Amino acid sequence: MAEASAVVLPPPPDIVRCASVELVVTDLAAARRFWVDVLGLVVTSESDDVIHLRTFEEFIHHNLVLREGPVAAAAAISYRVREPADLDRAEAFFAALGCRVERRPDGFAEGFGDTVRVEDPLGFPLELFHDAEHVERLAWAYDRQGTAPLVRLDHVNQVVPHVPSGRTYLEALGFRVTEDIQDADGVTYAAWLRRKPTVHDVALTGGDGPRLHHVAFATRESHHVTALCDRLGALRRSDCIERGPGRHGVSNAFYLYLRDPDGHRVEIYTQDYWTGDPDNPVVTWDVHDNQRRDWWGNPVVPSWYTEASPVLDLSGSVRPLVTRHEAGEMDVTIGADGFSYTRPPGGSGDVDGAEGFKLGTQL
Ligand SMILES: O=C1C=CC(S(=O)(=O)O)=CC1(O)O
Ligand SMILES: [Fe+2]
Repeated sequence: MAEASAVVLPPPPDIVRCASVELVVTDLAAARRFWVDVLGLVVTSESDDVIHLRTFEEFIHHNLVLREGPVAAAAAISYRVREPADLDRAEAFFAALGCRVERRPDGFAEGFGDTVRVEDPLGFPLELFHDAEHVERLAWAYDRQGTAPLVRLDHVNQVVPHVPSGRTYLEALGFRVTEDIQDADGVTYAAWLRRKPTVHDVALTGGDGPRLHHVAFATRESHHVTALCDRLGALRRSDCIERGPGRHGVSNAFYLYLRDPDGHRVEIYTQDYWTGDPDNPVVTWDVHDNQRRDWWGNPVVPSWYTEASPVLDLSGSVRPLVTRHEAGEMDVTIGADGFSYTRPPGGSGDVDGAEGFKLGTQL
């Protein structure tokens, strides 16, 4: 497979947004109880082995496919493109990169039309589509919206061994970086890239990959996130809370991370910011800034750095992992952020110039 920076590429498809994810789950009934009964996603259609779900502001057929299978994994990450001709562009673009490309005029999933599926340069099962069945948009159906209405799919987060080469490929595909995490030696630990005018459609987290770190659904307000935590407590399902609730440094969003019965991670996310101006400034965080991942300085639990879902190739086999050779974020911040600074060294901290470290016993 060619490096995106090493070949002259044809014009990329015009990607509008990240629109759907297909997850393989080992117990469809248990997954339904989590994604529908607890989180409140709307069932567009369901059968014995597959459920198509959507969010309340969505008008195309689905934002999430749960398909029962033997191994929990991510089977597709789907982006909507602007026009049908973008599928021809997608075929040519990924063929020029030497990727495995398949196209189905009737789609790979119910409710989507002509679709191109690719084993992309990062090893992820990428799906590009335009035509999609329109279904009822339930944005005003407040009588059906529960504790924390999930209103749209916001982004995916992908674990990759080398973030800079992932950034180069995605920039060739038309994405733009909005934020990243680096160290003084220029190692990049994570990056956030967008097509839609918010912080990201896709984030790259450095680690052994390809793996899907999470899919994120947006809710409207931060109080919906805390209300979901209260609901999980009442349901005695607080064990599915992995990280948060909290306020991110990167993205400035309010967040909560949950794990579904198969361990697939989902983020409930709200209130990031506009990035649609052509001169939107990139925000770069120091990996030792303890407020980068949680603005209040709360530590990141180790499993958030180490665990993620495997991904499938176009034949349905689990992709083998490529090892990350650069430093790992959890390593360089000594455990789960317990010893990074809150005030930059020699910075303008308002407390006797001290760098500021967490007190007490940290994770
Ligand atoms: O969506 C996100 C926004 C910010 C962060 S971070 O933990 O603040 O870096 C993680 C995240 O990628 O899930
Ligand atoms: Fe996220």
